[in-house]
Amino acid sequence: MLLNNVLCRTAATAAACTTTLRFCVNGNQSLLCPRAIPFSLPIQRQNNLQYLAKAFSSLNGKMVKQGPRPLVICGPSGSGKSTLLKKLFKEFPDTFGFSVSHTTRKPRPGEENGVHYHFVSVEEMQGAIEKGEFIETAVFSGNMYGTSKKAVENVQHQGKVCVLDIEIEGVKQIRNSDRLNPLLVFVNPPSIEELERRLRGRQTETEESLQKRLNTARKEIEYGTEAGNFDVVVQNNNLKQAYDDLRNFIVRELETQQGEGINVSLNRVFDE
Ligand SMILES: Nc1nc2c(ncn2[C@@H]2O[C@H](COP(=O)(O)OP(=O)(O)O)[C@@H](O)[C@H]2O)c(=O)[nH]1
Ligand SMILES: Nc1ncnc2c1ncn2[C@@H]1O[C@H](COP(=O)(O)OP(=O)(O)O)[C@@H](O)[C@H]1O
Repeated sequence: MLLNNVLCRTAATAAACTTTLRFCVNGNQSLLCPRAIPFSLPIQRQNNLQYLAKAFSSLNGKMVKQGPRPLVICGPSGSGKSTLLKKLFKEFPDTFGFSVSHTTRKPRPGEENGVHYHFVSVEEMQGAIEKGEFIETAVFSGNMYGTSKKAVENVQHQGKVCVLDIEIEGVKQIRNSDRLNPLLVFVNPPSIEELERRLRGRQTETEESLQKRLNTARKEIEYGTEAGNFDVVVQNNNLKQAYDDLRNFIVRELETQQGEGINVSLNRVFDE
């Protein structure tokens, strides 16, 4: 509706159109213009009627569904998902956005509400599930987890690759729906023994939760390494090698998407 208004106004003056565009960029960006921020600078600089009309018609055709494919990263607790993602976000600060899940587990020291998770009560989580707010949910090690539609939309509206760090049951739900069409990465630990060493070394788990995680890990590794279940299996024996493998896979995929006309930043910050 608003887009049509904007296009109609291209018949009016460039100044009037620029005003409308600014309103869209600043005031209604999440609804209408997922790529409004990258467009805003050249458009405002040029203040050019023709350019504005072109920018809007291409936005019109491409909105939301043409964003980069989300990235799902899955693997047993302690396999190295957070460690690898931290490196990825650091090297590509403009590319990725994290889908902040809901969970009923308690925060660990250093974890922030709304950043690492939305920490909620069981009642709140059940209420949100009943209202249909989630794309997928699962129970893991006695706690509930879920990806809300809003968490994914928040990232997609910025034109970034939405990264979901989720366990196997959630992955199955997403694979069975046509909703996200994500790239699927499985992070595989060298062995259960090494996984246990790493989890103990992290010092975040009680003995009980550690045992639950190790029990689940066996089934996860079986599913994760079965041919066809994931697009790539990143073997995390050596962190540097695992990161290189992950980065190379993702860069290759995103370059392919760029070749298909998807607008996604691959700006890199090199470690000194
Ligand atoms: N299905 C699903 N799994 C999630 C979600 N958020 C986190 N998880 C998974 O839940 C598991 C436990 O996560 P967490 O308690 O943070 O422990 P950690 O992975 O050992 O750091 C991990 O396998 C996460 O990938 C979610 O929204 N949905
Ligand atoms: N290749 C590796 N070699 C040794 N330790 C690792 C490696 N990858 C990750 N770790 C360590 O293992 C622990 C678990 O990693 P983490 O990223 O928290 O796993 P996840 O997010 O999958 O639960 C952390 O203490 C991390 O520093």
